[in-house]
Amino acid sequence: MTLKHSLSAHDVVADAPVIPVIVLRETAHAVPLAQALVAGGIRMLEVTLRTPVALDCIAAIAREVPQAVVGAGTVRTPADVTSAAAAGARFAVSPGYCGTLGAACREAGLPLLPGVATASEIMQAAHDGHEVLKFFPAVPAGGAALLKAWHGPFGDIRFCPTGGISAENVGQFLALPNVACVGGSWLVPDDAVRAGDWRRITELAREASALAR
Ligand SMILES: O=C(O)C(=O)C[C@H](O)[C@H](O)COP(=O)(O)O
Repeated sequence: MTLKHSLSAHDVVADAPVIPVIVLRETAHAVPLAQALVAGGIRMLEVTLRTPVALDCIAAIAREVPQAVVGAGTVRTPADVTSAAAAGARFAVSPGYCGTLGAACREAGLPLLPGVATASEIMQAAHDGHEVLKFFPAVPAGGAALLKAWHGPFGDIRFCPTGGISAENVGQFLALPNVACVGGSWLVPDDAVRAGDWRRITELAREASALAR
């Protein structure tokens, strides 16, 4: 798929079956990790704003890995949106949703995957124009059974379930008609990142990008 200059939330979830949820503790890891994921066929990358170096990592990937599309995860406030956009993030993912966050993303021109876990949160996000939502934390909150139940009343909404998804259970999520893709940290194991084992990460990305949906 050729990516347009301006992305939509639909583009973010359509690119690959899995969006890797990335936690980086060293800026030097950002570029080789992004290159390893791209080599395995995964280029939509969510770097969580959970560590002090996260913004520097986003900036490094945006600058040095043009084949990747880097987004910011754990976006919780309008200030997070502003700093993520300034660092070069092309999309945002939040664990939950409020209208202020949606407005800040619109203003910054960043597509948002807002986190939801209840019917009321889906209705709030949909009311504000969001049709592609992150379902978080997917497994603890009800997993595939909850997604099936939502498909009736919210048949027009597409989800990116995230939280507790692994190579073992990913298939049951990708098989659902209202799942566009999933998010997960399993293809970026902490020990592999610390050891600089980029080959292992490319292999995990290759397996993830080959999953059927
Ligand atoms: O930081 C965020 O914004 C989050 O929402 C949390 C992440 O999406 C999950 O921690 C990923 O879940 P695992 O794949 O089970 O590790």
